[in-house]
Amino acid sequence: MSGSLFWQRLFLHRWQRQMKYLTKITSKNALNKNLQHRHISTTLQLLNQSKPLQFDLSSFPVENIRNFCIIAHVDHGKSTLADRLLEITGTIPKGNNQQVLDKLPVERERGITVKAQTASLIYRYNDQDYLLNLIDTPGHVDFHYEVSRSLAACQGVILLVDANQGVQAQTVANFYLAFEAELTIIPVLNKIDLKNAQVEVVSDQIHNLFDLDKKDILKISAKQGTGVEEVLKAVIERIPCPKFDKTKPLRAFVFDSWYDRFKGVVAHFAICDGIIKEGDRILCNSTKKNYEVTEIGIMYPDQVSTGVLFAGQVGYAMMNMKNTDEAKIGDTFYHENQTVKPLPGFKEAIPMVFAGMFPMEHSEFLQLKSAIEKLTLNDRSVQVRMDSSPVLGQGYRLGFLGLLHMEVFNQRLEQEFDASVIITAPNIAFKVKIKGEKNIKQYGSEELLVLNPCLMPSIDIITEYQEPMVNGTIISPAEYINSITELCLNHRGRLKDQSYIDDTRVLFKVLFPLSEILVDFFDKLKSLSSGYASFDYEDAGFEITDLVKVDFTLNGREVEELTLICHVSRARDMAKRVCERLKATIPRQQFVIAVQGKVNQKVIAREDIKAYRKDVTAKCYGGDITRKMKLLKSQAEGKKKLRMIGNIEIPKDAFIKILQK
Ligand SMILES: Nc1nc2c(ncn2[C@@H]2O[C@H](COP(=O)(O)OP(=O)(O)OP(=O)(O)O)[C@@H](O)[C@H]2O)c(=O)[nH]1
Repeated sequence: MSGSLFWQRLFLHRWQRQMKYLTKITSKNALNKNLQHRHISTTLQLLNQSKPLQFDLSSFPVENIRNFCIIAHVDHGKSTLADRLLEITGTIPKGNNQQVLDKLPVERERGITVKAQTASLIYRYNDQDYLLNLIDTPGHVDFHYEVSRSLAACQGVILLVDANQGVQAQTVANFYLAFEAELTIIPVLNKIDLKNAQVEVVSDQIHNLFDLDKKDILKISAKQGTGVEEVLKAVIERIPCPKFDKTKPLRAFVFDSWYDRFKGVVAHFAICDGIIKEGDRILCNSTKKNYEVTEIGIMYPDQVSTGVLFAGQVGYAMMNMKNTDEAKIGDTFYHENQTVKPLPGFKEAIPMVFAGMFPMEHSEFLQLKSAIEKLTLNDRSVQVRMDSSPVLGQGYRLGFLGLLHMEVFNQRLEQEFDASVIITAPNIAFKVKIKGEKNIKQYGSEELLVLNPCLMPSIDIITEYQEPMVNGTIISPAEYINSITELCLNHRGRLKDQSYIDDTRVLFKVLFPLSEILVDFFDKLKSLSSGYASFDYEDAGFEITDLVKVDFTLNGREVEELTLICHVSRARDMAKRVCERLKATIPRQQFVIAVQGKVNQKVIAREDIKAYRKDVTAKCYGGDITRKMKLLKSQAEGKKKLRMIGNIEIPKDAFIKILQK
């Protein structure tokens, strides 16, 4: 396709977008119906006349391609900057306040990015056209796997820092991810429009902490668009082009994939070498299955078919894959009849929190299975194992990177796949060492990873307990040093390092047991520092410790879903809390129920649920048989929702409430 035809079509595409956008806006304006009608008909005319959009990607040699991510702490403005970049390059119309790349309903509702999203931009600079592939990444620690995955498809990053808040814990974590991946880092100070912006102070922090030159720091307001054009120029000037070769055999790296309910599996490819076209037959390295490429294109920012992708480019492909196991993130695809060295895949994510996930009704298990398979295709950081429970039936035990990750996964299951589930109380994994040849043979190894507390071996054969540890980073104003130190000690933290990153802010490095920071540590930290402290953590392996298993019984019968493992110093408090919750959620019955928390059969917490005698016929005045039948019927309905633990009836939803966090 000639250069002028390419620009003609690109212009037409942008005009279509502008008109679609205007249609959306005007359709909201009920007062201006004439105008609305005129816009819609013009747009429709235009759409009817238009030929399908075509980009000629061969007009972008590898030297004119840049692949980069935006990384930052939560809320420092990544998605807002991405919007401005899309606007400046004409990919979307100006005046958008939508955070276009936050596409999932859960992202819109919560106002956070949970999934890295790609968009291709075309930008003219120094009389040349550049293809810029941008990845907007999440900021929250629970989604850091998305960041590390995205970095694999890039040669550089924009490290965005809020000029008001300064460097925060996730800024540090994200910097090191990019630094270790040897990517070019462009430091950018955002929100300089705010009246409390401290441009000089934060520039010093960036220089002191990351050894980045102050003169290389760009100053922008993503919200107002100030300085954003400079960011595009810096991307072109500072980030190297990908070092790939289109004359070599194809190597297409899957760095993301998702399930589209109409089109099946869609893979996101970074083309490392060679050329891939529609109609090509390609082979998956891990399964050795082959496929015909039915559609291929770029995200502009939605799918736009291009028919071909060249080395160094990033885009999507469809291959009539129906099975969610077939486009695994980290896999390599290549042309049939060719042998290439597959690209190194991703490191497996290390789950921090485990929880059981069960269907609301036993009959809905297959539906849940299909939903979990489809969603984990898009979120490879979730670890999936089968599980079953006497109370909740067949289900799964899933491993997540944190509690927010668990909540978001649950919400995505509901919103994107119509699956409502019961989640059990989250727990973390422990390790134990056992003794005795027979026992080791039975369990398969001397060291065991315990993901489900009720599967913990008997203490008689355990010789050592280990708990997971994390390296925590806290950044806070210096005035909170004492209270933060106290908080860390109360959470069994061990201070490893403490240093000033400028005159007023301190960085703490603290080693914590994971169990201590999971639930309310961050809330406490925020509240004692009036919201100014930030916290990030990463896996630090296991450490020998002293653990106990706490069992719960109702009139002597064990409720195994409630079994928990905790540090010996926490056992009494935890047992008390669960007993109180049981008391609050189980309705009174015709006999007293003793709720007990036990360690090694020794009771450490107890609550009693008093007896309550219900006279069913008391309400049936004068022996009115129809009323009595109605009441019995409603009781029978109620009974369906009951679970029996021994002779104790527990309403299913009450049980769920106890299990939930
Ligand atoms: N005043 C001002 N506000 C900004 C600027 N950039 C972003 N914001 C605001 O900061 C908030 C967070 O912006 P986002 O773009 O959602 O931040 P994010 O880094 O993508 O957030 P996560 O993806 O959840 O980590 C929003 O309310 C934005 O409107 C800016 O330059 N100036």
